[in-house]
Amino acid sequence: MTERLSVTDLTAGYGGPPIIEDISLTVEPGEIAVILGPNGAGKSTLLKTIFALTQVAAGSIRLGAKELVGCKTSALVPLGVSAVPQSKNVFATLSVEENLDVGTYAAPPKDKAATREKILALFPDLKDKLGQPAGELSGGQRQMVAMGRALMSEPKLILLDEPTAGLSPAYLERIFDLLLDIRKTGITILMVEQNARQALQIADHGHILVAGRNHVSGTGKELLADEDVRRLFLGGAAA
Ligand SMILES: Nc1ncnc2c1ncn2[C@@H]1O[C@H](COP(=O)(O)OP(=O)(O)OP(=O)(O)O)[C@@H](O)[C@H]1O
Repeated sequence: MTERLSVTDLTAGYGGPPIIEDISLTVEPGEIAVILGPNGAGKSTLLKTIFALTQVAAGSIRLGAKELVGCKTSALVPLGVSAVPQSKNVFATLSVEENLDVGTYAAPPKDKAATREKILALFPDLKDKLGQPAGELSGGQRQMVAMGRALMSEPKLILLDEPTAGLSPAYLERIFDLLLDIRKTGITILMVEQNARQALQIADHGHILVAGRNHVSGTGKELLADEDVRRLFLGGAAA
């Protein structure tokens, strides 16, 4: 059972001046929402704030009826929130299987073997690599391990920071397809992505941040069709 994510008037930072200010957005259950914007706009800070890794000065973050502001990260995982950071997101010396196991520590699934089977069905590339150190895999495969680990706690909401960063075009397509497969399982996805045009093609909604504030929001289709959005954020005319 997934629940709506509601961020309301959220202001947060790292102890100095706020990095994000008065951010509001909602992500409906089972949707893919993408956060876009220029470098330094505060996109990663917003994800980190939802995952309780910054200092909140004002506002609220709700998953369903539950207020998340004030919860520690370790308490968020059992509440159904999981996250994949942008870099260093696998334990390089641990095997793929051990990496997946790490995802169960904060919120053990009811049936770990069954959950792992479901995840390996999503990421069949990992099936014959379970015993291999994650550090020996390709960038795309490592991203799959990181996503698989985040899914092992059976989250309602998964936060992904640039899941296609540094990947080849072929892997980029694979990761976007995988996000659609994950969405089909009912999990809500909120992600930051640099490949803005492709992300909007699979996203239900997009939110563009500029200088830490909401700039424009809309459905993926609306943002792709908006001339100003295309010119300023998508590198010009439609492909
Ligand atoms: N741990 C930190 N401590 C202090 N300031 C930080 C920290 N992390 C990020 N910042 C600052 O917050 C601002 C926003 O950074 P953030 O990484 O959220 O932007 P972004 O939109 O994700 O950028 P990019 O697209 O380049 O990844 C930047 O000015 C950055 O220097």
